[in-house]
Amino acid sequence: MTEDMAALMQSHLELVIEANKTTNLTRIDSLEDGLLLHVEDSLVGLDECLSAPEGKYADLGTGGGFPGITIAIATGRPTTLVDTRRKKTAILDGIVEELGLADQVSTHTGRIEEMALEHPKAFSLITARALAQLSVLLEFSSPLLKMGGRLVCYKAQVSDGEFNHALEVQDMLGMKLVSQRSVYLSDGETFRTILVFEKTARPRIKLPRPVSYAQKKPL
Ligand SMILES: C[S@@+](CC[C@H](N)C(=O)[O-])C[C@H]1O[C@@H](n2cnc3c(N)ncnc32)[C@H](O)[C@@H]1O
Repeated sequence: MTEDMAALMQSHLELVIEANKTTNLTRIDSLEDGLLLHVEDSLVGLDECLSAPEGKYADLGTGGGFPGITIAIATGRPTTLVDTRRKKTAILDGIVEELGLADQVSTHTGRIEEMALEHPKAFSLITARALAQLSVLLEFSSPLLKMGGRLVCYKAQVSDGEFNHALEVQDMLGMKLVSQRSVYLSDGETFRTILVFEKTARPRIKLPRPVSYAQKKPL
């Protein structure tokens, strides 16, 4: 990663902290905490993101643009930041413009479930951090991913129940676990797990299911 990229990532964080004074984007309000818990944390999955096939990238439930903007800067991929809250995507549009990334990064306002109707099989790489349990992330991502595309999940804790349920539903969704890795951030305390799933087959059920089914009527 170049110094310019690192500077751009820090500028993104500073703009989020500034915007956070008026709109709730993140509970983190200091540069020091943000460098660790947003920027460094977003970069934990960079190797996995670089391993995905070339093509478009989407960050689902992007909030303040983490890991989406960080990974966009580090990979140079055409990027879509997805969030259902227009207040958040409007702020991100301004931040992207100010960072000079408007040719590469855009936002999509709306529910992830509905996005798959407009952009089926459009993406080679998807990330999600602090969005939902693994089986829901698989259900959200499968109709959006090209064959061979990858879902990179950023997780703090994965219970055995959550992990095993994802393995139970992955075949039905045409997805397959390809890697799993845990690390501590540089504070030596914050534990992160990166799980990668690949789209390997057509899903055996019709996707996307109606809005809210993934969370309210889980598979
Ligand atoms: C807890 S925040 C995480 C934000 C960011 N990924 C991070 O880790 O800092 C979850 C975000 O997902 C968005 N979200 C939740 N469900 C969604 C859905 N079905 N479609 C689109 N966005 C959704 C929320 O509006 C919120 O901004």
